[in-house]
Amino acid sequence: MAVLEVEGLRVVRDGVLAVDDVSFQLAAESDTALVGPNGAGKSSLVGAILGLIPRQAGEVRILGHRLGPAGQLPAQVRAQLAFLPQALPLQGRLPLTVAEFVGFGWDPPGPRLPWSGGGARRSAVRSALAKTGCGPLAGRLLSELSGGQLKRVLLAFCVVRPRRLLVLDEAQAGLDAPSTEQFHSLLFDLRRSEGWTVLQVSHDLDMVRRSCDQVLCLNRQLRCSGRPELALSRAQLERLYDPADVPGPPGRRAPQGSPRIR
Ligand SMILES: Nc1ncnc2c1ncn2[C@@H]1O[C@H](COP(=O)(O)OP(=O)(O)OP(=O)(O)O)[C@@H](O)[C@H]1O
Repeated sequence: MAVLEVEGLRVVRDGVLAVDDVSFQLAAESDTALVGPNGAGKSSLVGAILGLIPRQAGEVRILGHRLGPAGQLPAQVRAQLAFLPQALPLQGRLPLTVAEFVGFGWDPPGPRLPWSGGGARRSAVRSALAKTGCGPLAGRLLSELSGGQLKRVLLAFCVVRPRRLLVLDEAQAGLDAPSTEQFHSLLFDLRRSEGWTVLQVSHDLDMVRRSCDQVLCLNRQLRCSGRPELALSRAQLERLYDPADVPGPPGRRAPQGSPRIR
């Protein structure tokens, strides 16, 4: 069974058709990159898949369960998802230590007795911090972390209990080259050891070529998909990032910020 199935997805934001009739599936334990120019609808697609943004048409099934119109999923399915956004806006606003924050990742969705699972929770947090090299950060406040440390802590949050689907929206944004490399190598290792299925929005085509199994090329519609060596061929990229190729109603802004095509 596919971990994620998307069929005929359509998302309109502020009157702009952001995602148009997109269909694809993610096989278990695959690593898929979602690429495309700025404004191509990548974050809108990911937001709709997670039920964070309403969809106007289409079906999303996660682990065989249909996502409700307002993003509803059974709690046991939600418990198996994790999302790493570009930034964590709460970082400087919550006086939480790293260990306390990672503990929230262990808590199952729904009400829970405050004293239940204490020992198991503590040991899961310790193990998650160790797996991600965050042990020395356990007592630090989130607000004291550098961008690279915070990204590792977010991976600890994901790995603190078993999950099936991990969605990342430019999770490496703002990191320098060595930190980006470290983040991706940790993600790659954890994906293998934890059996995660990964969907990651990225502008880093070199990383996508090196580590992903499948690529979805989006410019409002799915323009092509397949293994990186085919989907990221020079000809496909020139079509995907062609500034003249701006689908949609008049007034839709032209995508910009194309990566260097090699
Ligand atoms: N919060 C919002 N409200 C209304 N429209 C939005 C919002 N966010 C994005 N849009 C519009 O939706 C369309 C798709 O944007 P989206 O952010 O999904 O693209 P993207 O491919 O993720 O871009 P980027 O690579 O720049 O992050 C764009 O036309 C954008 O202006």
